[in-house]
Amino acid sequence: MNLDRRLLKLVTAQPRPFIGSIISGSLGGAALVAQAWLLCTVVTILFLEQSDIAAIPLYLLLFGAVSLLRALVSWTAQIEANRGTLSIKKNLHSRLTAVMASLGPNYTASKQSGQLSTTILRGIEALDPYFSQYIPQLFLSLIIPLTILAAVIPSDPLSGLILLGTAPLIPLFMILIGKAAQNMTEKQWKTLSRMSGYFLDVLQGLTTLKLFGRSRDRIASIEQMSEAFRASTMKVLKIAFLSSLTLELVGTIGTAIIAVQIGLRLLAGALDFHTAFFVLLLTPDFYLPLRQLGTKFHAGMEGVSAANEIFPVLEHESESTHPDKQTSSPVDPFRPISFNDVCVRYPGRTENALGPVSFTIEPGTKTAIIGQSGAGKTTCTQLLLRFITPSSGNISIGEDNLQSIPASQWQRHIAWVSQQPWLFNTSLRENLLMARPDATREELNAAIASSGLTALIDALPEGLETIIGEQGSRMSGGEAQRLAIARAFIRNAPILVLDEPTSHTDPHLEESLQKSLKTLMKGRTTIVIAHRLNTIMDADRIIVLHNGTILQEGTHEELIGKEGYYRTATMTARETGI
Ligand SMILES: Nc1ncnc2c1ncn2[C@@H]1O[C@H](COP(=O)(O)OP(=O)(O)OP(=O)(O)O)[C@@H](O)[C@H]1O
Repeated sequence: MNLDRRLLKLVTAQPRPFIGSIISGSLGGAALVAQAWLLCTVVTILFLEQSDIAAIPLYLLLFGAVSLLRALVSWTAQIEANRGTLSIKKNLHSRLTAVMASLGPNYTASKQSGQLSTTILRGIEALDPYFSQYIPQLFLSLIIPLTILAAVIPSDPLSGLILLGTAPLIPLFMILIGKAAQNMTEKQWKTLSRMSGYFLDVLQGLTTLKLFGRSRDRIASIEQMSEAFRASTMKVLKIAFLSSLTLELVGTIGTAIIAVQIGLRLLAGALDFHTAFFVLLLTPDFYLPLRQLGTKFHAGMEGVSAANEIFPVLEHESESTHPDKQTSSPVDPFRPISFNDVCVRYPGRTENALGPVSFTIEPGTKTAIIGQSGAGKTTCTQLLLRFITPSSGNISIGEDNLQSIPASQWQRHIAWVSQQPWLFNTSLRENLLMARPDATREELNAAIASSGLTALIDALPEGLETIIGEQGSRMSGGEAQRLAIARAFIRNAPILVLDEPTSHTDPHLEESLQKSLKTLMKGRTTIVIAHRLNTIMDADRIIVLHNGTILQEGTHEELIGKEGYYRTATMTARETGI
């Protein structure tokens, strides 16, 4: 019956609007019975008992009042259901975004972005008809037939028995059809998610696809996926139509049986006109809510399929925040940061990406981490940024375990400049202020000057208000790097993590960026992933990583004096000029 325990829990967490909706719907059921009774009475008086004709205006007045009440309660029922649904959607939306924000980029990177956005946006939207229509209808399809039965059985037990005997056929068919349809709805949902992910992937990689001449292949794959989606949607729709047809059939046959037996008994004089008309009027309304439930059955299935996508993401809620284990007292970031036997093993990997490693970063110093590709450098910075957690061992700041500090509180003390800074499709000003929205105009201007962006901004007709395009598409690589450095100046955090931002730039630009970075690093604890060895000679400590473990560590002078990776790499760099 598409009753998902996880979804029902959302209803019971804020039951008031739904209870309001169900009470209003039940009042509507009672009003329906009263309407039928009044109508029958008026018709009976008009045609058969004209001696009571004086009472007709009163009955008509009552009929009008009951009709008004019925309209009012159905409107209230819908409003209340919508209110409850909106609040559930809002709650789910913020829970999902909070989970993703707190699990960080490592979680979102492990999923297809299109798939995630389908889960968040379409998934939550799919729950709208589930809560606003399916759930209230489910209750109404129980309450209204019971109310009608309660009115019919005392007047005409035989008709009551027929109604009672045919009604369960509708939910029975619904369950049987629903079992077959659920798998198909889930398949349809998965195809849509996959298609969204694939489509976004193609859009983002369009330049690469064009250059490799592969865009047509991808378009063909999208067409294939769309076709698969069309086919699975048609299957679901076929089942939905089949279920509607079956339910209509049961309703129609039930109504016909009642009509025939009432007609025969009326002709034989075994039933009075008022009762016969009353039962006949109520019979279609007896089946109506059950038939309506059939038409909303698809909404119910979609809701359960959406829940199957949404709840696995929400399961991470408990991992993303540990309020009980975390202290929220202010953190002093200007203390030694120690990696103590830290190991990291990514899910699905058999080997550690890092560790065990132990080292200490003294406050106010510059630590460079170098090593071949895949050595574990980025993993170290991800740990520091609290995007991932050690599989074993721990990182401490002074006396405190880093894990005991809420991630958001810790991240406030860090500025991060990566090789490919993420720029948003908004103005330059907004992109800069993302680092610290309350930065003053003077701080903003100083950051722009220190990162060498003044000339660029002065040359733009709209200056800081210029929209820079998706992922900064209207900026050059060097300008994007400057913007990232300017953000770090604005952030003004005591800890600076640099995934060497100048490694892919030309020597002239590199020199200029290095100058800005030097100013930025002053007085801060800096951890830099270095790709060009000439930029780290002045580091207080150089850590050489190899296959996740520390191969060498020391200052440039210490390391250059010893045989090993650092000396060989430095010599090669000098020879090749890299
Ligand atoms: N999210 C992830 N899931 C699974 N494995 C990962 C993930 N991120 C990194 N790895 C693996 O962990 C190891 C270390 O990766 P890491 O990115 O830390 O290396 P790196 O030294 O920064 O490399 P590079 O210089 O090429 O950026 C690699 O073998 C990599 O394949």
